[in-house]
Amino acid sequence: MEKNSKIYIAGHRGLVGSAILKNLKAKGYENFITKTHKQLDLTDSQAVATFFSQEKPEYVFLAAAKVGGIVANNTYRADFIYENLCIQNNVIHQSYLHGVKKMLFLGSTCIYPKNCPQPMKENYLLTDVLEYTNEPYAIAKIAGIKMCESYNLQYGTNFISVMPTNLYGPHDNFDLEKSHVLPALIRKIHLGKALYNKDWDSIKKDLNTMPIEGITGDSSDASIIAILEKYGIKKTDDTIQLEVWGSGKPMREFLWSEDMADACVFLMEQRNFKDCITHTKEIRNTHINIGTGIDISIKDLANLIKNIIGFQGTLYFNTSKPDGTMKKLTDPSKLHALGWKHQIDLETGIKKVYNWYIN
Ligand SMILES: NC(=O)C1=CN([C@@H]2O[C@H](COP(=O)(O)OP(=O)(O)OC[C@H]3O[C@@H](n4cnc5c(N)ncnc54)[C@H](OP(=O)(O)O)[C@@H]3O)[C@@H](O)[C@H]2O)C=CC1
Ligand SMILES: C[C@H]1O[C@H](OP(=O)(O)OP(=O)(O)OC[C@H]2O[C@@H](n3cnc4c(=O)[nH]c(N)nc43)[C@H](O)[C@@H]2O)[C@@H](O)[C@@H](O)C1=O
Repeated sequence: MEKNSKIYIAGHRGLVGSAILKNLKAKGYENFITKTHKQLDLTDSQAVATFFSQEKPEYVFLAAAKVGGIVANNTYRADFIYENLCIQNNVIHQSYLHGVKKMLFLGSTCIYPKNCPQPMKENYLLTDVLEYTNEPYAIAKIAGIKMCESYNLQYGTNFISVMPTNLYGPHDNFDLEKSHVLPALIRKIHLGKALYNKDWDSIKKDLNTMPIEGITGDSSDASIIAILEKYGIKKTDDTIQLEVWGSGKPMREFLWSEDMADACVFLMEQRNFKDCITHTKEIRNTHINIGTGIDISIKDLANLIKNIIGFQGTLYFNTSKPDGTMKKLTDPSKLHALGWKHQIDLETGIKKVYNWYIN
């Protein structure tokens, strides 16, 4: 990529897309195309075709997708497979038709089998059955990998697919029902601490920024307490009890979103990196893992966030909520061999994102 190359970042307001835009700007790139979901619905094939023929981007980062945590994936199964297939079909196909020089597609580590050997290497793709809770989303992501691979093989395109582990950082989704575990626990524990300390200003500020089911900071104290209880933040006579979904035993690996963005830009800048496009029937180099290679149990994650935020109430585990995959740790050695490694450790990242959240 040249500093004045025309770069389209699909999903530039999201967790990853916003970090990619920030990273590119910091590295001196200056010619961007961005469209919000409202301005360009990427599920609309005609609108995407018109957009590509008018704008003619040279490089594309595909960071737009229907994204959510375990319960959202499990509940809105049709939306997750339909919208993700549409978005990626449209963007990948138009990138081919309009001669995009290089395109990066974001998948996810949920493409690997539910009981995958650990740590997960790239070539474990399609070796066993998937985890049920996010199977539709994972199948859409696998289709995206296979589209990039197939267009590279048939048409000689330069499309690369990256498989990030669980991500977190600024501009994440902090919805208590639909988000991923790390932002959900940050918000729950922040609200739990404020309730414990009777810090109504913090609770009201939070609810005015992100109302829950129509409850804002201006609602009555009783309705605020009732809505928080519904989302697992329970006030008892002497403490606050916070719900953590599942058994607490699943292991997860977390990567700071700005590290993730740096890895994406690093891969787009590799002129001689052919690993994703030199696959054959025998060598299945279709994609590359992006992770830290370090994981933590959900119980330990919850306690780490509790200690960082300084919450003095108690945590309890609700086993009626799904655990999902018990372990999904990436093997990032392929990326390390290219010369990239993450910078931000989990504790530092949680402190940074909590600081971003409260401000
Ligand atoms: N978050 C995570 O832990 C992980 C994410 N990933 C993958 O990384 C990528 C980015 O995820 P993340 O940043 O977390 O997601 P976010 O939900 O934070 O952002 C998604 C972005 O996609 C845009 N978008 C969604 N639907 C459409 C549509 N129909 N048309 C146009 N734009 C749309 C949104 O636009 P707008 O802002 O305008 O609404 C938003 O900017 C995704 O491919 C995801 O699958 C992979 C592994 C883990
Ligand atoms: C990135 C990846 O993310 C999704 O997979 P996931 O890792 O299972 O998602 P998650 O972050 O929502 O949960 C991780 C673990 O944490 C537990 N957990 C505890 N308490 C809360 C909680 O309050 N909220 C959430 N969401 N989970 C909680 C939860 O029960 C689970 O055991 C995919 O669907 C798909 O989107 C994908 O690719």
